[in-house]
Amino acid sequence: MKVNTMFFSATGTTRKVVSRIAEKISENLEKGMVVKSFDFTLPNARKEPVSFTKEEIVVVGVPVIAGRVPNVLLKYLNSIKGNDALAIAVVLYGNRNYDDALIELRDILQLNGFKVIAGGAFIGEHSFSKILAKDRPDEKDMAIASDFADQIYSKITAEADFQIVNVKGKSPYRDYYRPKNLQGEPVDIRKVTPLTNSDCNNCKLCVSVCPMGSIDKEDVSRLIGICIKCGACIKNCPTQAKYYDDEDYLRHKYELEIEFASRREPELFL
Ligand SMILES: Cc1cc2nc3c(=O)[nH]c(=O)nc-3n(C[C@H](O)[C@H](O)[C@H](O)COP(=O)(O)O)c2cc1C
Repeated sequence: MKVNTMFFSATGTTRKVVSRIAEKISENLEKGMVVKSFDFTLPNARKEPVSFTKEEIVVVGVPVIAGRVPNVLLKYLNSIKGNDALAIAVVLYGNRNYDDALIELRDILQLNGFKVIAGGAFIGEHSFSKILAKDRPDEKDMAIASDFADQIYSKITAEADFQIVNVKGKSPYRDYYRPKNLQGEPVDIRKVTPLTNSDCNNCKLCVSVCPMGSIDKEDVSRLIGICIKCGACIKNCPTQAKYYDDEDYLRHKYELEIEFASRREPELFL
């Protein structure tokens, strides 16, 4: 069997976990076998149609956005053809909660012709923060990812007929999680966009890492598309020139950092 990864990963945490799982499964199957990667973080990659065969295993990962699969990815995810390939559904979340993201990803994959045999929810440094789940996935998380891969390998070699894996989450899925203001009323931060300070040296790295292709190449302080607040431009900027000043966004970030500070651990489903 051939092993593949498919992932969207604006700040690299999803890529890290998905790659480890796939590499370890592949190593167990056959030493030296190369894992094929489909990184669909950038807009151009989401223009390519992708399909698999029943001789393939695909480790598919997305970050959790508002407790769900990022809605900007739904169209693309629904265009992938499983053709009975085995799939492992993986979500990365920033230590708040993954709510219904894992069950939603599992269902999307199953509906598109994959046999979803395992699922995992892992923790990654929160896109909004440099302190919430800082530097995760860490060594302990990566060791859990390796063990998870070993268990998946055992399942693949022991079973011939696969049932869809049970994972945590509610169906029908709950609504997208919404931050609240000081008065406890839900706020909409979807329209919030990053600003650029005078430390910007116009290197244009932000243009090349924006998963929505939304930063204007001619004027990097201008947005020409939507911002999903994925953190790619903020965390990759070599001069820390990108930032948010929206009051509701900053309050939400602060609240997350305080309220969800205690460490959560990965959850695995097989
Ligand atoms: C708009 C947005 C909403 C998010 N919502 C959640 C959430 O509901 N729960 C959570 O724990 N983390 C949430 N996160 C954090 C990411 O899921 C987390 O940081 C993930 O590790 C990022 O993956 P990446 O490094 O592959 O981009 C959110 C991030 C963004 C950008």
